[in-house]
Amino acid sequence: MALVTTKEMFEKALKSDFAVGAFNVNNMEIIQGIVEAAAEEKAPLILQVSAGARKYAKPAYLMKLVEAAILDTGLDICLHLDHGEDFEICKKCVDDGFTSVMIDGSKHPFEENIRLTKEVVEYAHAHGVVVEAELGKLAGVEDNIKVDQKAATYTDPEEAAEFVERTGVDSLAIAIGTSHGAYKFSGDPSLDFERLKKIHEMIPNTPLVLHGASTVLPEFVDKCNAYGGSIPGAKGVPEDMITEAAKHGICKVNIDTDLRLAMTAEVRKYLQENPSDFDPRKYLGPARDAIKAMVQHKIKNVLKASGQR
Ligand SMILES: O=C(CO)COP(=O)(O)O
Ligand SMILES: O=C[C@H](O)COP(=O)(O)O
Ligand SMILES: [Zn+2]
Ligand SMILES: [Zn+2]
Repeated sequence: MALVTTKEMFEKALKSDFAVGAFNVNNMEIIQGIVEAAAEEKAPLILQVSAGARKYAKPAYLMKLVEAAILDTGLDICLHLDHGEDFEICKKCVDDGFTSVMIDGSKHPFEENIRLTKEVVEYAHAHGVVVEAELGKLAGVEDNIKVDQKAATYTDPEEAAEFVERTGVDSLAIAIGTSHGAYKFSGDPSLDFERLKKIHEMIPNTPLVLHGASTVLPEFVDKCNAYGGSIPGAKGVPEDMITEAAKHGICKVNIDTDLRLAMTAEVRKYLQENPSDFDPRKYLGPARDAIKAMVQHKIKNVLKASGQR
């Protein structure tokens, strides 16, 4: 039981049809819910921390909470920085003991993305830490993307090959139609599987990463709305598309929104049904259980990662 890199889990995932879940963490209950699910499912696990999470919970707390999770469950866990925007934050996380960092240079021109990624790879590798980079831009719901626009925002397979070759990055996040948050599609959901297959063909030994992979299950949106929420028209990536993507080189699947919805729905329900309670454990306990159930469902039914530890 230790903090581990993604090396072994990705090698295994690349060879078979499952993907490793990478779940965003912000506090103790979220961490506990996730690790308990992964432990019961005997699944490989990545806990990821965004810059926002780092600011909210503070680096020292997050580090100690993850260490406690390892101690309590006996799991091997990869601790990953999600969407690091510059060299400095990546360096800080490497120095703090993270085992994986993402440098997200996707907003920069190709050459600048390469330069930035190389700089992080050099530092991280010298410290035994693996690096994820991003090429292509995740589109939002309002982009009713036409084919030529797709070419501009989605990951170009040839560029992906050149990018990996020149940066020496360990894994690559790609854009094939997913986006962050609860509003991913205005019409019917669709992902560019042809593009994914082409990318996987060009760089078969590079584990690919799917950001914005929450499904936004109607059950949880409805539950939020039924208990005072207002999240109309939310829509995510159908679960069978995630399972399919895992068969074509996607080794890491990022999930945050689905955890937020599960937790919020449970807290809303509890507080509305129990208006006189004011002990935070009363609603954070069920919220933690809701996170656990959601993660267990993802690992088992969507990522097919049960027993792959
Ligand atoms: O990609 C993510 C984190 O990097 C999370 O995506 P979702 O918003 O779909 O959960
Ligand atoms: O990709 C982003 C993750 O969902 C984290 O979101 P955040 O920046 O609000 O913590
Ligand atoms: Zn990005
Ligand atoms: Zn992301």
